[in-house]
Amino acid sequence: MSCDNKKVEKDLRYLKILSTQYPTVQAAAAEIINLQAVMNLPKGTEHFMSDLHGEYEAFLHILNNASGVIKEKVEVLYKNTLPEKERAILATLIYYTDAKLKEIKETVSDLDEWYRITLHRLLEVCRLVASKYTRAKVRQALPKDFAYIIDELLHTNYGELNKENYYANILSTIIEVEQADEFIIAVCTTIKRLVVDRLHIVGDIFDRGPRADIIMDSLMEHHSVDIQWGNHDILWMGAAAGSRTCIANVLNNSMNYSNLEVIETGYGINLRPLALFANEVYQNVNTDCFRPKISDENSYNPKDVLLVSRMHKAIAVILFKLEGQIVLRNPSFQMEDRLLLDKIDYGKRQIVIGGTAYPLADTEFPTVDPQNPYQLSPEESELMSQLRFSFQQSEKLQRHAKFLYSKGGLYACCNGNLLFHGCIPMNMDETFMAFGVNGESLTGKTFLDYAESVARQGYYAKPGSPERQLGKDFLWFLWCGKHSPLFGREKMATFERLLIPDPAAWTESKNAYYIHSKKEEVCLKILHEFGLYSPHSHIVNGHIPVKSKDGELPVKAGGRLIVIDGGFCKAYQPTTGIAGYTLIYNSYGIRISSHEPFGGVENAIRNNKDILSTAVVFETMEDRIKISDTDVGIQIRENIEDLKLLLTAYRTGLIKERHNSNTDKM
Ligand SMILES: O=P(O)(O)OC[C@H]1O[C@](O)(COP(=O)(O)O)[C@@H](O)[C@@H]1O
Ligand SMILES: [Mn+2]
Repeated sequence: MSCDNKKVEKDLRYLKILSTQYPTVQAAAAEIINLQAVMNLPKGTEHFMSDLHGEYEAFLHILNNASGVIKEKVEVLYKNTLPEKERAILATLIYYTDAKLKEIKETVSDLDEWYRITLHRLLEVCRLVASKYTRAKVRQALPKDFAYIIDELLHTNYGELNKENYYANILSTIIEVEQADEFIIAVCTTIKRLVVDRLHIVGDIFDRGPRADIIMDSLMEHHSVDIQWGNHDILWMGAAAGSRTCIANVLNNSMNYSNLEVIETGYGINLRPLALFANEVYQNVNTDCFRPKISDENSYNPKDVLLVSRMHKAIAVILFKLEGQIVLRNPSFQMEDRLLLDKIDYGKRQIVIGGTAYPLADTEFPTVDPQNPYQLSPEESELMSQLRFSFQQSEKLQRHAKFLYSKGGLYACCNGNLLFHGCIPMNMDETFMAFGVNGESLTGKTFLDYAESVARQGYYAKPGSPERQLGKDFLWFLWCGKHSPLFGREKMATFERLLIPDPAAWTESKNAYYIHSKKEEVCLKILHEFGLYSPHSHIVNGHIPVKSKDGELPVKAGGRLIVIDGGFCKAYQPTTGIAGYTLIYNSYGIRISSHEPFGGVENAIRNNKDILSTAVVFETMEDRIKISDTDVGIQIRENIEDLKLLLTAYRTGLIKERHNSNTDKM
């Protein structure tokens, strides 16, 4: 059989399946018309955020206000007809509907009138944000209880006068039957749902800030999200997979910020075994180097600080041992320079790293056997077994890890842009850095694809198998490994920061990517590596805070590189000077917003405070971008081609139409 015939046969099988969905010429033709119409609609809005670092309140706020897009819609409609304050109240009502409703109801004198006016306004905003979607898509987005009525109010087109009466009637009935609050909530939810078509999280949801688990819960409810794993996310995925080294690292990070809440309340992981162990083994041991970083000394009881310091030291020592074990069993990671515990000179209280001797602030490690420094003591081993059990038993953590795997990856190509958290590892000569894998040398996209498959293996390979062990070790490598694409630095100086007072030892040299990616031609080379050639293609990164305080800009390389880690993380705000960048890519172009530090939900609600400081329009398209110009457009075009083939099959009789009365099975 010729190649062509085979193809026709293959197509025919597929077309027969397609014919079950479109059983008649009319059905197939109608779908072609629909799809063709969709192609001409404006591109949906994409919203990019990164480096959230557990700051759930600021995250939820920016998610609610869609980085200013909701306010923008309110402005479009009411800039000339409503005072500033009323516009801000309306916007806040959309962001925090429940709380704002409660507040307004306590103050307004004629509630029915307020309901009438507000419902009318909210429906106008909703109509505006719905206008770039098909009616079918809007219907899908509507909350179940009020779907029919909102659909009716958004789309009915009677003569002006009739419409006014019709409207007024529906609205007054809603108020009369005491459903106004529920209806307002439903419309506001719809606005927030429609205003952003796709959310991209460019990594680092976890660590430092208070409650990454709350962010994860909200992402799991989002209608359309993808995640590019950050080094902190992969660390938690490794912990969920049962890697003791990743677990020790997660706990070390949490103790460092005295952030026990996310572990205990968030994920229900019992820290009592660690506390008991620390209190026993480190009771008469100096733990000054392990004092947690706490922003408000007064809110902590000194006893708690002492306990957390002990727990921090206990887990950090375990971490250094376990990291040593990974380095020793994985020569391919080329991280022997991170074997530090065997380099401690206890007599001189110093350590030699890279040929330099550094005094140590602490050499009191009761569980370290200098002859066998990487071995856990039996008690440490028992403790790690208990902790691993808790991490693996945490239903919520496992749910979140699975979600990160299903919605995430090391990188994403979306509508011409390349999104990844850290870097594409490069050499000083601008070539892609090679990683040795089973005798082969992998670079660029090929390495990232390989790395992603091993990261999946760490969670999904059979427990106890060598594949699973390698996968778990590799998750740790991605977190902090030499030039890992997520980490992009030569080393992670956790040991040095904790134990060596000389800051010269803390330097974590960045991969050459961070020098070269400032050049447009290098960004183009990277984009081409991922098959992206559009003049409007960009790289979107997180990971390295943009020090806007020092005049650094988030847009680099002639506009080809956008770095949106502006510092949601409170601990880093003094360095960045702002509280984060976010990106909006809609049918008009790309816009970067910089945000002020978030002053809390209460302030946002009571004072109608947005934290949007500036919106920098960075790239405006000559023509409005349509769906036909996007990835979805490519898919739709393929669907249209398939449907046209189906039409031909019907017309030539290769496939028979099936009308209702025709019950023939395929
Ligand atoms: O400031 P902290 O929380 O002590 O963390 C410092 C560590 O975090 C890192 O910057 C990694 O975290 P990021 O991915 O957020 O940059 C390490 O390079 C560094 O050693
Ligand atoms: Mn990072």
